[in-house]
Amino acid sequence: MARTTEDGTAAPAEAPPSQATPVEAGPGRGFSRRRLLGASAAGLAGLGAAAAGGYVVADARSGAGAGGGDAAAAVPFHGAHQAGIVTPAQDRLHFVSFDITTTNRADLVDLLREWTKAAARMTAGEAAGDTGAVNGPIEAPPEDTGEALGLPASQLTLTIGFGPSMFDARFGLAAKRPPALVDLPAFPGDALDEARSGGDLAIQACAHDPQVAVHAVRNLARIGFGAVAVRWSQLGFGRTSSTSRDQATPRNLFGFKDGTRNLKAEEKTLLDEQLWAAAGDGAPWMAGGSYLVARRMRMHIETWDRTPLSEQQAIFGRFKGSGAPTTSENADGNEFDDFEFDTVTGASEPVIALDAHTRLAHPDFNDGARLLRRGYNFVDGSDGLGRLDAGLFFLAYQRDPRKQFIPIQRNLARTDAMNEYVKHVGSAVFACPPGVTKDGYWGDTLL
Ligand SMILES: C=CC1=C(C)c2cc3[nH]c(cc4nc(cc5[nH]c(cc1n2)c(C)c5CCC(=O)O)C(CCC(=O)O)=C4C)c(C)c3C=C
Ligand SMILES: [Fe+2]
Repeated sequence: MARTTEDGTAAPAEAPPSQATPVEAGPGRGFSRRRLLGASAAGLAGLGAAAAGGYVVADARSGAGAGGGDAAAAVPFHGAHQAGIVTPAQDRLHFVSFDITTTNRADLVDLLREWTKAAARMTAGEAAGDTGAVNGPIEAPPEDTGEALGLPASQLTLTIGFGPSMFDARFGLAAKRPPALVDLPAFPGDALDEARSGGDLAIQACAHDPQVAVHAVRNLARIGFGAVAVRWSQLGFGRTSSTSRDQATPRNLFGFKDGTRNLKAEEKTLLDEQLWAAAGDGAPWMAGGSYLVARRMRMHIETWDRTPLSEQQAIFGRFKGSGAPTTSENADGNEFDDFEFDTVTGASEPVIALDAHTRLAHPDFNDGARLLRRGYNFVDGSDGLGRLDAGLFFLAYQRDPRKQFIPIQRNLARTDAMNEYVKHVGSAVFACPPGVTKDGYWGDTLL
């Protein structure tokens, strides 16, 4: 990794030569992470060895190099939809939910403008502010915290969402609350912790490098000081879904392929039907946006690990190795085979059990409802009782939670065989506005 000295030049340290190319700080612009990347990328062209050695984030299991493109590259920030929804899911997550502490609408608009500028810069691989970490006045706190100096954009995406509580009396937004932005109902078995739930605003930071995602959230929180306070946050270390057909299907902490039948970026007609809010949906400012449900789901992995393979497979109606439905010809079948829910065993029992997770979540049993899942594995240490505090941070985007997440979760909460092994401990819902134009800011269609 290249580092910079106080005058903004890269110090070689233990970095490979390609990453150590000195980069000058431009007049008035300070240190640019992107320019360093440009120099590094040129060096890398002749340095297959560095990549082969794994210096560039190149996890074969992640989106990078397996359909996610160049793991170091930048994802465009501006566009019709926010990045970070259908963008091929990166391998790392830092999700943060904020309470708004100001009651002044103008302050909120200022914050969103400032955040948008910083987000556009950081997703391009640049420092959060113009003068960066080391080129501002020595008497002032730097405009960037510095831990991403020398790191490439790493496909960082930053996606903002507004919680139901933002539409209370404080900012005069009540009349603009989208009908689809409902408070989620209580589901049987919920064990929600208020301290890990809700929030006025949320930011999803995804990247192929955890340091880049954490850096982005940290800088947005720093910029928001005095206007917002972090309510809760969650780190995720391995994507549990593919959002593009080019990506290999990853595995969750139960060891199963997850995301096989996810909505994918290439399914444009389905995305318009199931993912993107439309002007006629009751909140014209949300057209091109989407609704995000976040659930922190603790997984009792120690109990799971003592469960026979046959039972594990019955819970998902899929073979653990290949991910194929258990109605496929054999265990080495294709994960993309269709389920045959009517197939019965010799004893006239359905092969895909009536309480199998995939049957209960399937569109055939949910009025055609689909989700774009974008969750991550987490392990947050242990719980003091000899168990890992591990699970899945479930993230699902959709056009209308009333027709999608809520009915599906009602189905699952009632009879899902997986319930014995999971507990919902955190919950939140957010309206994620459409993408930002070059002159616009996050939420400008609302505010
Ligand atoms: C309310 C929605 C869902 C929650 C909550 C949920 C939690 C959850 N799921 C798994 C593991 C798997 N889920 C799979 C498929 C699947 N899950 C949901 C919805 C929720 N899951 C849907 C809509 C689907 C797709 C159904 C279909 O169309 O067939 C699978 C199978 C592979 C796949 O298709 O993705 C697995 C495995 C866990 C571990 C979990 C919470 C801890
Ligand atoms: Fe699922």
